[in-house]
Amino acid sequence: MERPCVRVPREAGEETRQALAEAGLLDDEYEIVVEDGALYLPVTDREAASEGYEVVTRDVPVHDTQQTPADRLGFDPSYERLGDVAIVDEDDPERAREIGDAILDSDLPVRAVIDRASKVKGDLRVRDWSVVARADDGENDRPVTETLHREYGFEYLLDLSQVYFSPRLATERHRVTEQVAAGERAVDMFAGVGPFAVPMAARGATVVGVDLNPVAVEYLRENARRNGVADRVTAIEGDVRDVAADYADWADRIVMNLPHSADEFLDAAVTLAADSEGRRPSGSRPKADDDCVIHYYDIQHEDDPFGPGERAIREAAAPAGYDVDVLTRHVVRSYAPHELNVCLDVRLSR
Ligand SMILES: C[S@@+](CC[C@H](N)C(=O)[O-])C[C@H]1O[C@@H](n2cnc3c(N)ncnc32)[C@H](O)[C@@H]1O
Repeated sequence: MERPCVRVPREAGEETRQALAEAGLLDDEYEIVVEDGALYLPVTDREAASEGYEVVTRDVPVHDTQQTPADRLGFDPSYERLGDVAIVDEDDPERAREIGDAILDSDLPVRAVIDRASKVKGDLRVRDWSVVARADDGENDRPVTETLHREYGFEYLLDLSQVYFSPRLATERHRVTEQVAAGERAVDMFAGVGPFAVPMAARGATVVGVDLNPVAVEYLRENARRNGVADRVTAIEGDVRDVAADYADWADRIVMNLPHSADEFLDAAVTLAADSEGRRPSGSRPKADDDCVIHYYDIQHEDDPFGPGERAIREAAAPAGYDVDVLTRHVVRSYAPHELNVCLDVRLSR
């Protein structure tokens, strides 16, 4: 079957296989192929894999021993996996159920199949789901939408019906969190269940993660514990605009992953970096310097995806006397026709 595959020299095979598996990108329905000194590793997400690797399309055999959803359906259905939950996006409930049953009947380690029932909505960015197939009869206490997802070697427990989470941002989160150095102080202004906060803390940063959603904050605490970084993550429930003054003049790094409305939170970000009166939380050491790096996510038209964000950041930073250097202008993914999800990495300094 034709599948997107990462092509690497044979010597880099095992290292790449592990990295792709940790990122949740290895497609274990298909076999890895060796040919002419190269290894072809089937992947689940071409776009995410092409961030770090060469991706080609080629024929790869289905694992002999594995029964796949396509075996029963006669076509290859489109779905995503998050832990032991499979996610489909079907308009026709009959077709969704047929695909759901085929996924459960296959050899995939899937416990439930759910279908997107609404767009992501409201401040909490949560969507509705309908359950189209489930392996258990619902007698245990665990919500059918709760799952344990692995990403770059970390594990996240989360309930998709109560919190925002997108596995498609794994490579982007890795790009950002790899920049963190031990000893930094980082604020994740919209932390969700912790996929930025936990890896930043694992690199030795002291992290404050804020979220409006109380359920997400509970999962953030749980995920910090599960990944052994609870001592370096402070999880705070609330509107980050109300929390910012408590951490004024504190942050070396800030993540702003609320792409539709991040501009409304730039004043709070500048307060966290260094407010104009230079206040700091009592007992906290002064920053080594006045610099702060901000990772600012935005969704804009493809004609000028970075301009509006850059202008908004400069406008917010000027009253505090900051110069703004743009370190990276990065397209994360296309969001809708002619709209891009982008990230600006900027350094504020004065
Ligand atoms: C797009 S999600 C990002 C979550 C996380 N960073 C991730 O990558 O999975 C945005 C998060 O911001 C939270 N949020 C929205 N408005 C907020 C506010 N005013 N203060 C703090 N958090 C907020 C939502 O509850 C949601 O969890």
